[in-house]
Amino acid sequence: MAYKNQYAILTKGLTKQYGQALAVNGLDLSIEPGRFYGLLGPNGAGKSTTIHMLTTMTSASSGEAWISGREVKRYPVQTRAAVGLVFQDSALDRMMTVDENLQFAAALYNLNKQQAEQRISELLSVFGLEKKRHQKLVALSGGQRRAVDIARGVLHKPQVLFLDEPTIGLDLPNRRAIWRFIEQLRKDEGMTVFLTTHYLEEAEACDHVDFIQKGQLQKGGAPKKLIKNLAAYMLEIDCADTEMVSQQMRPQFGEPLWEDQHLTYRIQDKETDFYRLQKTLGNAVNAMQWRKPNLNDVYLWTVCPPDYGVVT
Ligand SMILES: Nc1ncnc2c1ncn2[C@@H]1O[C@H](COP(=O)(O)OP(=O)(O)OP(=O)(O)O)[C@@H](O)[C@H]1O
Repeated sequence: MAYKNQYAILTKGLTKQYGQALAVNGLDLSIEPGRFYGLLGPNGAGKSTTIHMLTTMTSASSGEAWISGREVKRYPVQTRAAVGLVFQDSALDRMMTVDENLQFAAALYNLNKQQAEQRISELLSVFGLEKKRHQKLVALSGGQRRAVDIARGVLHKPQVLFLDEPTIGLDLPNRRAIWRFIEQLRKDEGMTVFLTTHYLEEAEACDHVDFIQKGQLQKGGAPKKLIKNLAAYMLEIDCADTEMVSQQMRPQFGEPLWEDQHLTYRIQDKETDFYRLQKTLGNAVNAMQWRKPNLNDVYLWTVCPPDYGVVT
């Protein structure tokens, strides 16, 4: 059907059940080509399972999925050709050189010698790894190895690139470098990118993020908009008697997120006089600070809002 071609990723009621456990429950997604999409959620929420179903690594228990207009279940070979995958665990052989690893992957993707040569050179140049081409993976830094992993994932110029925690374990400069490469690939090749990450500041660059918890999707939106809608300020209070302070705060500021002796409030009123509030609370508080909200706050208030239960 024509409208399915409009989307790089489309799912309807996509569900995965492992025994009694619902890993992914009735997922409806519609992601347009060229978008940078983030799926965020705690450990065990169903993020990897979603990627596995969309890339033919596991079959769905029910529901349907289309990649670039083709039904995943009916066209597994074409689906695999249309997607690139970069997982937390490297798909590379550390005892082989960069070139050997990429040539091996190119053969799996059925690239001929000339295509492989051209694509490998092109990608190593984007990643600044030309000089490492004939070095073994073990001799590369963690960031360089991850860059080779990404090069491997996009060798065949996929339409959709799935990145499952692509920067996990990397330090900040390496994480930034990886994101520069991914941005470059998006710009040059117009790929749709589907990201899962625990580093939420990285997801602020997404066009759209959704949240998933216990297999259930909670619709999100554009990160900037979500942040703006969350609050004008976040107010954090450290205090010994949280019951007493929260009781005092409740009429004006509602319920906080509660973590041991740390309370976090959403403040909607831009004109709030925090210095006056500090005076009113007096000795009841040990420390108090207010700041602009970020995506991490949106995530916490979506996944663990105060009426949901205690933040763990
Ligand atoms: N092969 C499997 N057999 C049984 N249960 C599984 C299997 N794979 C995943 N699960 C369960 O499905 C649920 C979702 O797991 P999944 O790996 O998709 O979560 P995740 O959001 O990717 O977590 P993380 O952030 O830790 O990678 C979890 O409860 C997990 O234990």
